[in-house]
Amino acid sequence: MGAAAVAVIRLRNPPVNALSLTALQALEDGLKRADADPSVKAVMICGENGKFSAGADIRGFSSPKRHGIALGPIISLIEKSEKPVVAAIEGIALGGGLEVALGCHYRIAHVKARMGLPEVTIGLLPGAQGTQRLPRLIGVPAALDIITTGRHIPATEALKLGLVDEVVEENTVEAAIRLANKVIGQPLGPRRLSLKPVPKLPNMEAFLREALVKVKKQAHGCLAPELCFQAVKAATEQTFADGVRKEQELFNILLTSGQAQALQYAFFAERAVQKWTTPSGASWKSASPQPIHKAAVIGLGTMGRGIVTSLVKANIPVVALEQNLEYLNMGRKAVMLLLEREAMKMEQGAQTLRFHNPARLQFTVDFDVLQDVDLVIEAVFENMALKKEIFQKISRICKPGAFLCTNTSALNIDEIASATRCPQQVIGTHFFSPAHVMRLLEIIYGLHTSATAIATAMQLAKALKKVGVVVGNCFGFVGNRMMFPYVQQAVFLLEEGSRPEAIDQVLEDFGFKIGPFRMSDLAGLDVGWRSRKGQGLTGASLPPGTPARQRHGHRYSPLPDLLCENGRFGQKTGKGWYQYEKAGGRTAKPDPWLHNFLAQYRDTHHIKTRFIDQEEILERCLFPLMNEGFDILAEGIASGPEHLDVIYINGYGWPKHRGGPMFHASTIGLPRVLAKLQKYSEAHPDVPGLRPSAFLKKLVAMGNPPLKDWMSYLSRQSNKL
Ligand SMILES: CCCCCCCCCCCCC[C@H](O)CC(=O)SCCNC(=O)CCNC(=O)[C@H](O)C(C)(C)COP(=O)(O)OP(=O)(O)OC[C@H]1O[C@@H](n2cnc3c(N)ncnc32)[C@H](O)[C@@H]1OP(=O)(O)O
Ligand SMILES: NC(=O)c1ccc[n+]([C@@H]2O[C@H](COP(=O)([O-])OP(=O)(O)OC[C@H]3O[C@@H](n4cnc5c(N)ncnc54)[C@H](O)[C@@H]3O)[C@@H](O)[C@H]2O)c1
Repeated sequence: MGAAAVAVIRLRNPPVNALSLTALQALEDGLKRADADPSVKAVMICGENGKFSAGADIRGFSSPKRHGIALGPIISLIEKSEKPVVAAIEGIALGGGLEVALGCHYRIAHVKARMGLPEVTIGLLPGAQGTQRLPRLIGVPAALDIITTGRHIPATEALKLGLVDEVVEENTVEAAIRLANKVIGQPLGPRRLSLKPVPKLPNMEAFLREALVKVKKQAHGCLAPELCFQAVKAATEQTFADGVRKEQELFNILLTSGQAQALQYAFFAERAVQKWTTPSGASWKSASPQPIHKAAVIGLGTMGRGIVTSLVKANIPVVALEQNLEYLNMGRKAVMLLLEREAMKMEQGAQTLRFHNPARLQFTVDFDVLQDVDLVIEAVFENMALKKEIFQKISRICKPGAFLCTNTSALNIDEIASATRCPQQVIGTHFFSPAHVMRLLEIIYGLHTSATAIATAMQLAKALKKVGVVVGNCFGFVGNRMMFPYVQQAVFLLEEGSRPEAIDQVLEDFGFKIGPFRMSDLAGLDVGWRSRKGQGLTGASLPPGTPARQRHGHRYSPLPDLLCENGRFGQKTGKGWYQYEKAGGRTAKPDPWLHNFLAQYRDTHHIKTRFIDQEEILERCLFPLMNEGFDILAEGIASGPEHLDVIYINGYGWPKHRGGPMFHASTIGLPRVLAKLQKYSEAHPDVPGLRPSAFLKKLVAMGNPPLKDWMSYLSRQSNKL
């Protein structure tokens, strides 16, 4: 039989062949034409441009036209075909794309292809019969893992699991056509997954019970993983048709849940921030990144060692520099340990060799070694004088054109740049701890930072598999600036009668991975203490007679300072807002000492203790954080609310299924946020963070516009000025 007997259906919807309404219609038409044409003996489905399909068009889920549009019936049509249908999987087959492939009778994949059902990551479940076909093909444990995590499976793993029939290194489409020709006339019954039973497990009930516990634990309040589980469970208990009905029912619950909307917003927000712009007109469109062949990290403390690890993992040669041999040896040991652990996590043990290649990772105390690096990341103590000294030195030593980055958490980028001869090369690259794990890289441009420096930092983020977010220069930048009022309110709530464990619980129930007090114990209370001493808010430089609970006419809580004065730095000392089993311990237990201490403190300062309910805790902590966000937007520090949301999801453990603080504000409704801030501000007039932002007030006055329109109200305002 010649190749002409095989009809080719090519999914075409650039850039990722998402299944839009038009694409679905074309697929259905193609199938029907092939079925009706007697000269066609087999069908091959592939994707345009080396990509099978990224699944359903995610934008379509929020379209009012979505009702009644289904992919499942088209997949049933594929499976029922009396002519063999072969899927040629190149690039990606994700979500609905993989479900199409599961409807085919044979699947052949390129060795570099990736497959998966990532619907869970956008708040959904595979809604085109995937939850019923996959367990029939590869068994319940593997299917459950793929569906509840959404992870991408490389082709080689897919072959081992039996997800694909063949993996090829050559032209996949040609191989699929060959296979289609070969199987013409062979019985298709055994190839129809809907007719197969779900493979039995000796202990299915116990397995499912344990799996549910695990899924719930990892979900942190996100609905989709548990509903994915329920759909797969239905496959083990019901017929294919009933399972599909259950899948539809669960899919519709998720589709109309606010969580799916939030997660899909987060998906597009992460992509939107890649298209950065600055108020001066620099943008991703015109700026080109410079290649980074070699980098350096100065300071191998908590952050430096993680940054070195991240660079090594990205295969970028690194010079790691410390102030003296003692610190260098400590830093070297720590980096080696991190690399060892990372190598163990990776599949190929050979990675270890690469990590240990001395030509690619050099430890030194000699600044002259920095002469030939393309980029330096400074991660020394948070001290302006020290940072300026280092920047002056490196701008002399490094070659012209080298990028000089600082990992400062809050300090002024322009002041640091002023110590150099090349302020256009200076940029903030704010990593988050642990730097080799956390996905966020806040990229801060100063007054003189060049567009090339921004583009290069963004490119670096990508190489490190991080999300870069470009923001302007102000104290604390975006993330930490929004965090200050949040943490401040948490401490004020303690003064007023609450406890660390109560506040943490409310915020963890909201979905934060860790509440503010557990977080503070983890990061070390001494870090903030040092910063407050530096700002003259506490310590020896505080003018005598300063009221204990007031600074510059505003409310101030000395509680964190008092804890530090008592040697309670958090986990590192075994005591902080909680007690730990030992110094360096990780299990936080409520501490009666602290409860007594709080009671005495309230007595001393004549604070009447009151019961504070969950609603107040949540609103007092979250609304000032959002409020600061509105000020940040109004000042032009970030170019849109998506930036703030991406920062909070990837750097501060904000629950992704709530879309980020600004998205959350929009779902609560800005009038309600404003009214509550007004109420709390009236009760606490000495707390500036509770005073509603002028921009928030303006948006409310303009009728609470949708988040995507917020920035237009600012540009109109500035145009008028
Ligand atoms: C009224 C019309 C209705 C239409 C809907 C009809 C379908 C109805 C069927 C319902 C039944 C359910 C079917 C199924 O179970 C549900 C799904 O399939 S949900 C989708 C699942 N797939 C995904 O989650 C994949 C998401 N994409 C990715 O992970 C990545 O984009 C990628 C594919 C791995 C590629 O990564 P990169 O190379 O890094 O590129 P980018 O990420 O920058 O993406 C490039 C560009 O493409 C856009 N894009 C990617 N995937 C989709 C998608 N599925 N839908 C729409 N757009 C997508 C992405 O946003 C980028 O564009 P930009 O934002 O930069 O403009
Ligand atoms: N720790 C965090 O969670 C965190 C998060 C984000 C950003 N940051 C910022 O990162 C920077 C580093 O913080 P850290 O927590 O890693 O500090 P750290 O105290 O753990 O480490 C700082 C390191 O810098 C070294 N150093 C000091 N002077 C030096 C010099 N002249 N030359 C070379 N090395 C020198 C020190 O020996 C030390 O090892 C700070 O600016 C901090 O604000 C910290």
